[in-house]
Amino acid sequence: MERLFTASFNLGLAVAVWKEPGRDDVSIIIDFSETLNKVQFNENIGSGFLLSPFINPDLKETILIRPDIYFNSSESEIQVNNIPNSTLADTFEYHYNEFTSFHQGKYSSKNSNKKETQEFTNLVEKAVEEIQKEKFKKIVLSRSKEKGLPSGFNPFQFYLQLCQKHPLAFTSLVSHPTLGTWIGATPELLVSVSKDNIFKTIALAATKPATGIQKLNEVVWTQKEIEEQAIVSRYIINCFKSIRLREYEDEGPRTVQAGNLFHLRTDFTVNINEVPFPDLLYRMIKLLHPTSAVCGTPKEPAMNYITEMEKYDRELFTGFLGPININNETSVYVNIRCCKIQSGKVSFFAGAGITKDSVAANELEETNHKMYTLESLFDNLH
Ligand SMILES: C=C(O[C@@H]1C=C(C(=O)O)C=C[C@H]1O)C(=O)O
Repeated sequence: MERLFTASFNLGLAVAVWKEPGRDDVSIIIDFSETLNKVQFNENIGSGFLLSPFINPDLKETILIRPDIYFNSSESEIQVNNIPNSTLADTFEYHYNEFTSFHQGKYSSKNSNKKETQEFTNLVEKAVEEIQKEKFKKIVLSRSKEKGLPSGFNPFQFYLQLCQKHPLAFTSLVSHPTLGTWIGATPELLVSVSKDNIFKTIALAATKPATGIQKLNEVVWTQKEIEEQAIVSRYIINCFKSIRLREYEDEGPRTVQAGNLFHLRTDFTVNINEVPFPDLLYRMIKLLHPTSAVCGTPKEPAMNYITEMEKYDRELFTGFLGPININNETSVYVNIRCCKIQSGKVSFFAGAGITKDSVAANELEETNHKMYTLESLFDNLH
């Protein structure tokens, strides 16, 4: 699989590698088309690996990596669904056989960027004032920080380490000619539909560092954290209500662990066989994205505030990604706990839900903890 990934990466093809939570098998999809594959987001989308940036009005910016090549590590055969033109086929084969190593760079483990963290703190303070003036109920603000890449950094080997470290996350390594290379281990499901037509989504919010040995049922949450997560649950219920779907089941909130952090999570399920919405998956992605776990409530003003006030473009961070209609299953995740690799540098991203009771220094610390999910693995490469 490393050879398949590396050949695609070196040729600048769109490629996605992923592993589902709790499973051992890893899948890869390679798309031979040399253009951006923006898709009409509806039930005729076909199969592949979905990619969406955070800012995606009417989902018109959604990209599908098509399975010209599909391989799952539990099978022996590579599925070739579409043979590229002969020049591309030859160069692909050459790169596949002549495995080359990765770019060189310098890793700096120091990251005392005072200006960037100060800007984030100021931003949170301003947002709290806006919330107290009742402009929003909740807004998720984020930051990004860069470091140099370690020399000889190999994304695929790094990805395998990430899978080992986070067996219960959805891990992915995606490289796209225009969107760059992204690696992540997210705990946040956006939507899934299983083979037997069970739809699922979750409300994930509130964060605590998982230090010391603490049993999940002994974690104590404050009123602020309970309310912050309840806002996300209510947002999901309102999405169901807006299409008059009442036949959902919910379970939670309960404490879950994601790497070095605890969160509160409520699970929602719908048996699609029992409701008049065969296209529930598509409807719900349109309604849910971006959820108030990564954007805010009410959605439009929160979105506008984020695009105006955050000092950088989130790109794929807090967008969504995952396999759609592969082996009759779909699982699309929110792209958090991720990093972007580009020209000798790595960028880390993290956000925190701000409510009227937020304290800026605590929210900054929370984003540091979240970045640590990926950053700690880079620090350990030395
Ligand atoms: C935005 C992130 O995480 C989201 C925000 C959370 C929070 O505000 O407590 C918790 C989980 C995620 O829904 C992130 O990891 O960057």
